[in-house]
Amino acid sequence: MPDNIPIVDFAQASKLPEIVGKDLLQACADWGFFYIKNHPIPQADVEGIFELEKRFFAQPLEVKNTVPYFPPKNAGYKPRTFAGIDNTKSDPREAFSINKWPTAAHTHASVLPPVLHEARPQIEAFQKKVQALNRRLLELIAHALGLPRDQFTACHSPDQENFDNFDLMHYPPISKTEETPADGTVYRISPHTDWGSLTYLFQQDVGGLEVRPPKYTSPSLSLGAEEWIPAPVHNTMILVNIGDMLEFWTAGALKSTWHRVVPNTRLHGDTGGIDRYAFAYFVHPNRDTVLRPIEGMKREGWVPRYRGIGRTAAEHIAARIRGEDRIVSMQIDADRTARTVPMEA
Ligand SMILES: O=C(O)CCC(=O)C(=O)O
Ligand SMILES: [Fe+2]
Repeated sequence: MPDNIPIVDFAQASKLPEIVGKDLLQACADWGFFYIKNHPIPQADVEGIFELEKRFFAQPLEVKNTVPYFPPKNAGYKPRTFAGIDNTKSDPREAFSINKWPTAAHTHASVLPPVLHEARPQIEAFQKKVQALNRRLLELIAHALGLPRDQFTACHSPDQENFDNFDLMHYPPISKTEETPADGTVYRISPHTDWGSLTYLFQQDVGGLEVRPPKYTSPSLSLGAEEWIPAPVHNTMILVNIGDMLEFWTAGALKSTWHRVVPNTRLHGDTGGIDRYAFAYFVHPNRDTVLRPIEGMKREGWVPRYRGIGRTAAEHIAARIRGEDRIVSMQIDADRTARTVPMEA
């Protein structure tokens, strides 16, 4: 198993799908995280979204908050003061979550704050490009698993409303003092696994994301005893990770890996903190998709983290938005309990 998050070259995905599928499967099984290089999303489009989110977040709080976070849709603006799901602390970041627009009617109907409102065509085009790439990845992974090619795409219909989320994220600079409060370390996002099927993360220049290496096989965390490895920034690559639902369907053959974002002075030196911008497209299945391991998938030794089995994706997401249903108790060293209570994001 490689020591670092694998890089999968997508250039040959059409000509040599078997090879690329095998590489993807290996990366999903070993790490649950991988970069894709030579992917089909033009770099100018990626940079366009970074430019858009920088303009959006530069606005006054009251402007951004004209469309506040609305839990039933898991969408809207979450200010920096937004309480984490555990309700004990907030992660020092702001984000705007946009639901999937399956039809032109959804695109027009969605209520957006200034700057994003005018950028609807750009956002819609970008969503569609990620969705198209996602369909190719889901087919390649299904085939590499020995399943019908449409095993996963059949329950990821582009024309249905679901919990897909396009998240714009801003991690404002935090001072050295804020970064190391007397009672412990803060995270920019506390350790969590992603809720859906797959996540496509776009980073630019500034890092901070860390991944829990796969050698730690326990489904729960022991923070003091584990090392986390930084996920380096590759501006032209997409960082993809497996979410809980793909882990459910494959009974753990594909890993939904723990990750977190740490303050960036740890990675970029004592600069007093730098703004970090990132954005991600969180892919979810259709709402009525049942979470149950697919016939024949490996089950041995797999411990699901959440009580999702047998429920629909919609029921499962509703429970996670409410912060319920963790099965595995968190084994956090006593000295860190007060500082960081892991949350789901
Ligand atoms: O900002 C990042 O690098 C990761 C964000 C993340 O893990 C999340 O929003 O679920
Ligand atoms: Fe995440």
